[in-house]
Amino acid sequence: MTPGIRPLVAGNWKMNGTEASLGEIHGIRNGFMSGLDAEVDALLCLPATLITRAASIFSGSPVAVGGQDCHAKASGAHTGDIAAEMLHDAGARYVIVGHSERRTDHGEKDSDVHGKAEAAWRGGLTAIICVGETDAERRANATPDVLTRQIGGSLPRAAVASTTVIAYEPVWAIGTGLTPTAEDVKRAHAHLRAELVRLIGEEGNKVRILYGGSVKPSNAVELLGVENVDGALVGGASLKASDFLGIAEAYRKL
Ligand SMILES: O=C[C@H](O)COP(=O)(O)O
Repeated sequence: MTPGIRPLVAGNWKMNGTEASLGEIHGIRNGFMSGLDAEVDALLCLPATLITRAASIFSGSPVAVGGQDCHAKASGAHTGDIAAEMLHDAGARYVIVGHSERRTDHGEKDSDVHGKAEAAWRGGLTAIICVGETDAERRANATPDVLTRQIGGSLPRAAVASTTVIAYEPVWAIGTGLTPTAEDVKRAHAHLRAELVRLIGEEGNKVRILYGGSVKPSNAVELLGVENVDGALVGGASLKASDFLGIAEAYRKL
């Protein structure tokens, strides 16, 4: 946690969810309507097919909706892509950019992520910029260098805290059940905080830095209580309302 920064618990459904999953979205809405919103901001980043329906379910609730990627351009001949403006039109207010699965599956580079973050702002969205080292990089003790390179290349210098979130996601911790130690998370987030301040000045002290990678209700208190951890980006455990709410409930104990 960071004094003065309101935490954000964000879910990322990745390529999961159909009409049959709308019950979980209702469950998340009801959970946050029953007082959890006093502790934490909430967000669900959904496949594009569910954004409009989820925005309607979350209407009047404290839960925001986000997309999982956007194109750098506002429109054009880009089959299969989606613009930030289109996500906003569908009801999204956030978008994830540079998730490691996009970097791996689609060869996205830091310069691409930089363009997508600017596109997010142009479209009226908050950009969640993802960074994180692979297992090989961790074993080579290269984590600080990787984070410096990724944030330096991905973060536009015009970033402001109201529309920028950083997510630290060690690639080896995503979907594996493995997590770094609290001490490792503390070191990585302190490094990212220092880089943010170096890159954008005092504003960097106000930007939320989320931790992502195998966050569950059982480890949420330990991970979310770490200095400079301002929330979570949750994959698998966000698919079930009870698990996602269980993670957010950690803030009642911190
Ligand atoms: O965006 C979310 C992350 O990739 C974490 O996924 P996970 O919670 O399934 O490990």
